Amino acid sequence: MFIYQQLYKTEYQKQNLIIPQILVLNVLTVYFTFNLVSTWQDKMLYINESNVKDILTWEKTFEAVEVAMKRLSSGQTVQMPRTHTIIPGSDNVLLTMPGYLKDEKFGALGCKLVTYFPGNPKRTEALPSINANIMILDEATGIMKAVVAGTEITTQRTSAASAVATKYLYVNQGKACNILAILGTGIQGRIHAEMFRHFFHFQEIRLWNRTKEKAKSLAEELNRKFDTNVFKYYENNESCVRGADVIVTTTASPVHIVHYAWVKPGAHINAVGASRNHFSELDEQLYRNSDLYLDSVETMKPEMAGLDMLTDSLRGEVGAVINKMIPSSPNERPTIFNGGGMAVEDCAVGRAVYDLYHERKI
Ligand SMILES: NC(=O)C1=CN([C@@H]2O[C@H](COP(=O)(O)OP(=O)(O)OC[C@H]3O[C@@H](n4cnc5c(N)ncnc54)[C@H](O)[C@@H]3O)[C@@H](O)[C@H]2O)C=CC1
Ligand SMILES: O=C([O-])C1=[NH+]CCC1
Repeated sequence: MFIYQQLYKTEYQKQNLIIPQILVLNVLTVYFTFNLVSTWQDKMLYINESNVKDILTWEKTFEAVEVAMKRLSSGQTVQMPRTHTIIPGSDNVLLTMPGYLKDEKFGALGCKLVTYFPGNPKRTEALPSINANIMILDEATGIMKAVVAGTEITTQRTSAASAVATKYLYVNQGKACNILAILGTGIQGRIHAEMFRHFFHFQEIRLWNRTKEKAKSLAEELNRKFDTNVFKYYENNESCVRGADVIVTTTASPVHIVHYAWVKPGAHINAVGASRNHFSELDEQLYRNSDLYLDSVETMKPEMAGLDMLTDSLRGEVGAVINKMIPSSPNERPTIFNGGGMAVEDCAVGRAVYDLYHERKI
C-alpha cells in the first residue's frame, strides 16, 4: 500500500486516493481475516472412532477422569447443566454438554453432543444407543480445533468414573475385591466387566441382564477372551447382588433392580444407568441407609429426582474425597456413587486424545 501511494505525485491525486485506499484496505483486511479463519476451519481435524480406539488406553482415561473429578471439586472447572432435547413421542434425546477444565495436561474448553436412542441396539443392524462427538475449542480464540469422536470416550470415561469412585470409596479403605456384580450387560455392562477385572482383579464377576441370554453369552465370550472362568452369568438379580462386594448397575430400568435387603454391609455400588431420572435402579431404603457420593452435586441437582430428600445420605463429591476435603466412609453403611457423567470428563479425555493423536502423528 505504501509503495502504491508513492507512485502518485500531486496532493490532489493523493487526496482523491484516500477513500479508495481505505476501501481497498478494508477489503484486504476482511479478505485476509476471512481466509485465516476459513483456513483454520478448513483444516479442522476430525479424530474418528477408530483413531480413538487405537490411541486411548484405559490408564489414560482413568487418569484424565481422576483429574477432572479433582479439579471440579477444587473449583477449577466450569460446567453448565446439560440441555435435554427430547424428541416428542419417543425416548430419544439429544444432550449438549459444555465445559471448561483448567489443567496443564488435561485442560480443555469443549462441548459434547451426545444422543441417547435406546432403540438403536434392536435395529436390524444394531447400533449403540449412545453416540457422541466432542468439540475441542482453542482457549485463546474460541475457534474449533478439532472434533473428536466421542462414543468410545463416553463408554470408557463412564466406566473409568466408576473405577475412580471404587478406588477412593472402597479399595483404598482396604476392603476386599472378591465378588463384583454387574446388572445390565449392554455397552456399559461390558466395559465395566472388562475394566474392573483389569484394575481390581476380582475373583468372581457376576453378570445379570433382563434378557438372560445376553448375560450368558457375554460371560462365555469374556471367559474365552481372557482364558478364565471368573465371569459367571446369573438368571436372577437378587442372587447376583447378594454377597457381592461391589455392585454396578448399568440399565435403563425405570423400576428398582437392587434392594437394600440384598446388599452386603459395607458394599460399594456404582449406579450408572438412568431411565427418565437417576433415582430408579436402587430402592429408596438403600439410598437412605447408604453414604451417597456424586460426580458433581451441581450438575446432578436438576437431574437426579429425589436428591433433595437425601440430605442425610449425601456426603459430597468423589473429587472432594480425592482432594481430602472430605473423608470417605469407613463404616459399614454401603457407599453409593451416582455418576451422571460430566462434560469436564469429556473435555479431559478429549484433550488427551487430541494430544496423543499429534504425538503419534496419525
Ligand atoms: N452416567 C453416565 O455417565 C452414563 C450413563 N449411561 C446410562 O447407562 C445405561 C446403559 O447405557 P448403555 O450400556 O450404553 O446402553 P445399552 O443400550 O447398551 O444397554 C442398556 C441395558 O439396559 C437394559 N435394560 C433396558 N431396559 C431395562 C429394564 N426396563 N429393566 C432392566 N434392564 C433394562 C438392557 O437389557 C441393556 O442391558 C443407560 O441408562 C444410559 O443412559 C450411559 C453412558 C454414560
Ligand atoms: O454423560 C453422558 O454422556 C451421558 N449420560 C447419560 C447419557 C449420556
